[in-house]
Amino acid sequence: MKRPVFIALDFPDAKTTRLFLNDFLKMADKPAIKIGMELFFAEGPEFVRELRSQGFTIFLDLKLYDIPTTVGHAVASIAKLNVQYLTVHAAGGTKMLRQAVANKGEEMKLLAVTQLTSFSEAEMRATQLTSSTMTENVIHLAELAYQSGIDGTISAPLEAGLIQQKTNASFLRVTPGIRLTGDSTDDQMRITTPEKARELGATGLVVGRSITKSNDPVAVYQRVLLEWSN
Ligand SMILES: O=C(O)c1cc(=O)[nH]c(=O)n1[C@@H]1O[C@H](COP(=O)(O)O)[C@@H](O)[C@H]1O
Repeated sequence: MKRPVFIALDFPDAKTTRLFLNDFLKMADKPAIKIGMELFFAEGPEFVRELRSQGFTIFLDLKLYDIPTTVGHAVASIAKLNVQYLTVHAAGGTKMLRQAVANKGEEMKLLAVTQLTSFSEAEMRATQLTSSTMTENVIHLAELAYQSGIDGTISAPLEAGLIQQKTNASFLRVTPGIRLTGDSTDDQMRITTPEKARELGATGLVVGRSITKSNDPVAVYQRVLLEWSN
């Protein structure tokens, strides 16, 4: 999958998720899906295996952040699920990131979360006791991840172009914080449209509520794909 659009399946249980995916299952080109903490903690690895066996490309978004040994062992366990993408926090530092890379196996790509798209610059500064700008901070974490052998970053689209300049063209730049024009921003602070994300240099999108909360998720997904690929 070259420039994936991941649908964030932020649902409480397998039943709701299966119902939502019904129409997508019929598609010849099945969407890539993101399983986050809410669904994974409710249903566990077995449900991941079920969705994997249905042919979905899977991004397991567990945002690992712990001491290097613990993260390394967790990544080794997750690699057995044969998912294609997994998140870790870049802030875990070089040793943790390298340990994750060492244990990920051949197939799985690791994406490092830089600064959450729900953070404004002011909140980031207050929380992390830093005087750096959001851009400086994101670029620093992206470079750390790149130098540690990570496959790509999660950042807001606004930072994707600069990340490309500081890394290389094949370093993945996956961006949540995506909204179609007119959508509610919810808890996101750094958002853009799929089209703008493409112009800014994103290589992949994560889209949740714009699709999952709409009355016609397949139609909205297709609209996202169109804006993204035009
Ligand atoms: O790692 C992520 O996917 C992630 C990182 C980040 O900085 N911001 C962010 O929103 N996400 C995830 O992307 C999805 C965004 O969902 P929506 O805001 O509904 O489109 C959620 O599943 C978040 O967990």
